[in-house]
Amino acid sequence: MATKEEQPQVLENKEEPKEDGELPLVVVLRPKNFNLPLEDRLQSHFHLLDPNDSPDESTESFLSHHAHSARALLCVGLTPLTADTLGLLPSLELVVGSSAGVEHIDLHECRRRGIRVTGASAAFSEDAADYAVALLIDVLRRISAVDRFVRGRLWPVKGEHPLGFKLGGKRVGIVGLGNIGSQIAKRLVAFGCSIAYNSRKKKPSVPFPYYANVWDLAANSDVLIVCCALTEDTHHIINRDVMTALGKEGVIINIGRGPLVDEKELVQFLVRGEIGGAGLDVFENEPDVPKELFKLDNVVLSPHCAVVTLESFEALQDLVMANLKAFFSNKPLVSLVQSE
Ligand SMILES: O=CC(=O)O
Repeated sequence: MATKEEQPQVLENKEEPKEDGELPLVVVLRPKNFNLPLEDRLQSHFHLLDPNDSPDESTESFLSHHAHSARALLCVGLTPLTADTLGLLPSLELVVGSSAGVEHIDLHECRRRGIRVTGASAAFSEDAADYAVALLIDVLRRISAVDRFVRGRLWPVKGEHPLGFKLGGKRVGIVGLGNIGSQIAKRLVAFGCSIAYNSRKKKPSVPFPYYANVWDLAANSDVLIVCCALTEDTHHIINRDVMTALGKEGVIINIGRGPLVDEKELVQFLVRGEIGGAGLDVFENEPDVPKELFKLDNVVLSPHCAVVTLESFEALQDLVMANLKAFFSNKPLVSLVQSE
């Protein structure tokens, strides 16, 4: 996940809509059939160049013919933004991302070209953190499992529902203490958990114990919550050795990205009972979910929706507008992920 520490300071919208001819150009890259909820707001301030509006032309041809002078691009969702696509946009100076994770954007190429990139983790962090805690409580207290028990008419005649585990007192290791990880820590401290973390660097202002190595963090935790950015360094950061160190009672919650966890290994550990449970909002090959997990009551499965609330989407729209307006009026960007 992106590691911007600040909360967004959304600029007030005091500008009057301008005539289309004068509006700054903004390229929009979005999945086909994905309508932008903020299209009207954007259109009153920017001239949008959207390849999906020219279905007879390829994206490449559209960008080369119409977007040569565009200085800003809005990348919607997880649409890949590759060096080749960036190469079609010689005047580009800003990429506005609309997701917390920005691994789909070629950050190396952006850095090389001096293109600044903004992300959405500031708009999403509270909801993502709530969801991580919800998954953890669900795994420990078996809420989804007992819901199935009730719906299956197994209550009260056909046996006991499974015994859960207490959240308070658990040692929680957070992998990635950015915006989202910090919000998770804040919530779990209130539940009486102890927190430790791993991230690229120790954070001087953070009171929790730091482990430079995820294996050491796992060996000293009951729960691992994975919410770091997906990079070459963090791919499969939760591997077989880390799962072994976490141990038989250990729980893994992943709200980051599927490939942060070696999913094949995780499935084996869960099936063999070598780990206590898992709460998974993300998977290695979405939307495919390993079928072995469907029958495990100590596993909670979720369709990559940790950040999805009405409020977070409203905050995202404000953040996107604020970044674009700041850029075109030479003000500091609101949620910079990477500067030039
Ligand atoms: O997964 C969601 C996001 O990165 O915003």
